[in-house]
Amino acid sequence: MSKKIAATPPPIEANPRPFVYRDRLLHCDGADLTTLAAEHGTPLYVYSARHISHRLQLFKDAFAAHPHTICYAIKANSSLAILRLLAKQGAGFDIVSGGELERVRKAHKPALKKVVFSGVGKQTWEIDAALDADILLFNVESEAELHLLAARAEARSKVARFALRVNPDVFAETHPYISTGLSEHKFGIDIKAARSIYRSAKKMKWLDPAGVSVHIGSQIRKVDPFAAALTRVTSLIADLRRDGHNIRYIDAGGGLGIDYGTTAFDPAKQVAKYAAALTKGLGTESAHLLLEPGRFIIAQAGALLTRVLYVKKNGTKTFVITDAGMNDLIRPALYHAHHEIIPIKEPAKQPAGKQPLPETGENKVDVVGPVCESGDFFARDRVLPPVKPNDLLLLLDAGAYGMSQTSNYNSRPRPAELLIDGATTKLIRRRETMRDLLAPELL
Ligand SMILES: Cc1ncc(COP(=O)(O)O)c(C=O)c1O
Ligand SMILES: N[C@@H](CCCC[NH3+])C(=O)O
Repeated sequence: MSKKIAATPPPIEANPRPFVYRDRLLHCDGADLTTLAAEHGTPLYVYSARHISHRLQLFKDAFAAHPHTICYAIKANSSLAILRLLAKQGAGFDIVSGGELERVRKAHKPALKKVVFSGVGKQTWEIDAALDADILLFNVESEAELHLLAARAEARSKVARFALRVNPDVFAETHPYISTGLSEHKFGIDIKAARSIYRSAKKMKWLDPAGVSVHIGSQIRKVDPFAAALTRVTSLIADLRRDGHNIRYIDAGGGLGIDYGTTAFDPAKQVAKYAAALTKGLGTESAHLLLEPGRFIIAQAGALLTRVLYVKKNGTKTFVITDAGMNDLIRPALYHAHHEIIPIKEPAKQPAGKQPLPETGENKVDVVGPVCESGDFFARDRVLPPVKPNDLLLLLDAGAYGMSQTSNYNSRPRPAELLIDGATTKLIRRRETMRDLLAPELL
């Protein structure tokens, strides 16, 4: 289902997000969000195709000097329409499950050739499916997995290209739940042990040691840890090449962060800094570079639209209760993540020195969902303009790890997703119904 939009959006460089006020109402690339909420209901995810493509292009431009493939990390947002959009612009994919492999197959089959497969717990059927699909590279995370890969490749008389995902023991400043590059983390293989594992892999006929991979975590804003990790990887690659391995790929992983706040953020500068750091880490070692960005591509292109159900006071607190809950966007509950929340109607400018807040009556509010947990919040003690029931709010930067981390907790149906693509609005996923909710149960 798609619909034409009349208005033209402002130039993309003006705002790292596609959401702007026009005639005092919020728009996404020319589409008015009030109308979209009325037509499609809330909660509703809205994405801008233009902004997604723009971010991919920024990555391509920043790495133009290196032979590279951008393998978008599907886990950030696995909507088929978004995968198709990226694949048509040349992207490959980083997958972590058989399910994500099937998504690539369904979205754009030729892109299977540009798939890298990461993850510490690959199962036999997933390895088999990836071998049959002839993916580009297995990022192997343990010796046991390497042996399983060798056995499955042999059973199919098929060569498996692999990279060991090494754990470089590099600290990346981010939330502890999404930091992955320290030796205490479950990810990868100790970089010191890698050389001897490559040596033994050389004896296995159906394995092709084609690369080395690393991924140190997510939402990393400073680029030095990326350079440090890659320096360790390239020193290993020099050793491996001396040992006679034909290493053609360096997979530098993903993890480049964005600004979830309101400080000036220039994505082009950020990715250029990132590219410079990786180039520094590469030194004189060259190989085809694989990059696995997720959040940087999709986070700011998307937002979650929700309607206020109730405003109430408990003690000194004022609660704004929305129709979206932690099952629709879990990042604040899980990581205490900050998402800007803006009203769909542009707040009237308050006269200096006055604070008329008739609806909420308080400057600071907690924005919470309907789920039966106190952890079900989107913001605590947040200063918001006056808010009343039926108002619409937009939770910004929810394009990454938003929809892909939704659940049916409290038996709540998952929201719909809209893609604003040029002059059209496309419903890319319909809202779940009660029938969808009950479908898998065998009674
Ligand atoms: C192996 C791997 N690659 C890529 C990514 C994407 O990370 P981000 O969305 O931070 O770019 C992740 C998630 O952290 C990951 O685990
Ligand atoms: N889910 C996390 C990112 C996880 C990255 C996965 N490797 C977030 O919302 O920030």
